[in-house]
Amino acid sequence: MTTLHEGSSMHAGPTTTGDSVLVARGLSKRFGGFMAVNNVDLSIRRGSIHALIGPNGAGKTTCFNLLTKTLSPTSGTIDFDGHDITQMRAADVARMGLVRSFQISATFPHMTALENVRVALQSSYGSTYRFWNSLKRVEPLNERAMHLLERVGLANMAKVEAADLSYGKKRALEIATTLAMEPKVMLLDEPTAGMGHEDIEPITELIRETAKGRTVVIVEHNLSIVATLCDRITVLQHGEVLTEGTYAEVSSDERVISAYMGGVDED
Ligand SMILES: Nc1ncnc2c1ncn2[C@@H]1O[C@H](COP(=O)(O)OP(=O)(O)OP(=O)(O)O)[C@@H](O)[C@H]1O
Repeated sequence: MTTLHEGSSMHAGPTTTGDSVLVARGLSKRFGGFMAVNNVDLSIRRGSIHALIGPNGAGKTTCFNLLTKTLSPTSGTIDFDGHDITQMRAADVARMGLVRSFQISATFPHMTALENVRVALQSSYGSTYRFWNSLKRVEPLNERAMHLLERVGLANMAKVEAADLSYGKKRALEIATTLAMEPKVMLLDEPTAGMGHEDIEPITELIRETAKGRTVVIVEHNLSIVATLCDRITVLQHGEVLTEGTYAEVSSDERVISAYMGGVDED
């Protein structure tokens, strides 16, 4: 199990522009009588890799689902790139550039890696009819899809069916399909979950590489990945923000240590 003190940030620290691309104010989600997310303020700096961490049941996934518009908040607002997106649909904010990975996932196991990325590209253009268009029109999409496969290290597997890819390569393919949407902000929900040790490093490297020129928000249980990858970390507990800072700051915070110690028994 990873401890809070493993790893160290390879980034210089938070970006200093103060320019936030994604801002949540007073975000809350009630399930029945239970507040899973309670009055959360979040400010994601443009160009940063920002993690949401916290012990089991802290509200990370609920918060993530609110940010990606998979869930509607009970109260609060979300601004993306200067627009109030609180009432918008996930598909519309995805077209604006707020994209969750696996939103358009490799859910076509019997299509090749290339075909999967091509479908994602077609969706990102918002016109499914192109799917049935002539081969001539599909050709530029193939080139773009190949380029994306190259970026995630799958160029030599373009013709392999998604079902036949290893778990780590499937995740890489999912990142390629996400990149097809040209996200300004890419949100990744536990990208290394269920991965063997051998896949974790390449996927971490891939996230670092694809984060260049964009913002990444990540929910991740593996704290050594958070330590090496993330500029900024928000720690949630009982649906509320416990603290926020660099990994060095949050990992030395007594409240965070005790929140995690409390969480160990729940595992
Ligand atoms: N649809 C739902 N209905 C009722 N309660 C829910 C629902 N979704 C989440 N919860 C509750 O909200 C709380 C926060 O859950 P959430 O999944 O957001 O936490 P988490 O930090 O992602 O946890 P984990 O690390 O275990 O994945 C939990 O107590 C959970 O049981």
